[in-house]
Amino acid sequence: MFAVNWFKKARMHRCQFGRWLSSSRILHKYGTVSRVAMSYRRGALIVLEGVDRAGKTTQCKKLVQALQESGRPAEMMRFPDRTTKMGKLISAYLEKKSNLEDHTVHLLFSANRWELVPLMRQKLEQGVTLVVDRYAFSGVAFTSAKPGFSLEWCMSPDVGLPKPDLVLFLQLHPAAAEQRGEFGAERYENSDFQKTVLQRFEQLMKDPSLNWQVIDAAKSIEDLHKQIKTHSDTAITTAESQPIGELWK
Ligand SMILES: Nc1ncnc2c1ncn2[C@@H]1O[C@H](COP(=O)(O)OP(=O)(O)OP(=O)(O)O)[C@@H](O)[C@H]1O
Ligand SMILES: Cc1cn([C@H]2C[C@H](O)[C@@H](COP(=O)(O)O)O2)c(=O)[nH]c1=O
Repeated sequence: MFAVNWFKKARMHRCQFGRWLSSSRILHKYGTVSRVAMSYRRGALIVLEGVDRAGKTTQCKKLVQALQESGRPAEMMRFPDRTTKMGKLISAYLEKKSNLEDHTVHLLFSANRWELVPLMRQKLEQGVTLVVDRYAFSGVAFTSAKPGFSLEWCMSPDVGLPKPDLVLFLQLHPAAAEQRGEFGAERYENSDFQKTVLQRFEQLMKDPSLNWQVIDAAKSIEDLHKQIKTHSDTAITTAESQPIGELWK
């Protein structure tokens, strides 16, 4: 009985040690519990999307905190990740400190995701749920809002990225977003451009191969959090028994 509980605990914590157990001699000795320890469970990839100032960062932080408090390993990531070499080029562009040709900056945003894929996969496989503030959908929505860019062209560099198990779209009218803190400082923060971005997001949301959930971002921070937590708990449970998918493949 002690051994059974101990193995169950190892599985619950989804640590790397659980992986080691599945191939170790211990399991051969305790044959009856081997199936418990061998059913290794991955973390979920949860993405929050929306126009600028929709409340994504606020909700990502709250979700990670709530998951951690409930005993689930969870970490936050954000794109662009402005800390890498590529991220620094992107950040200077967004802050209007430098100019980049539109195709070039689109590919840089995508490369900034690809450079973090090995780390993302490692975390997911270790059982860590990743809560991601923007992903390839922002990449496509923002670039395709510029003249002369098709959705298809914009999607192509991100084909094959780890596929999110859940995409939470925080829906907010750009006029309402504009009223929120510090709107207007960065390159894309103007209401007309954001309206086109919203239309592009709406086109992307028609894709039935992804688990899109639309959330009314005009609600209070706490109300939004409750809804987001419920969707996330379901997605985490579903993802546990599935392999990591590939985006747009
Ligand atoms: N539900 C909400 N109701 C009212 N204000 C909110 C809500 N959620 C966030 N805010 C406020 O709106 C501002 C933007 O929030 P936040 O940084 O979370 O948005 P964001 O979508 O991550 O923005 P960006 O895309 O520009 O980085 C902040 O001042 C935040 O406190
Ligand atoms: C990931 C990604 C983002 N963008 C745009 C969207 C925003 O205007 C900024 C990032 O701002 P944040 O406050 O750091 O979220 O960049 C984009 O154009 N392409 C992308 O791939």
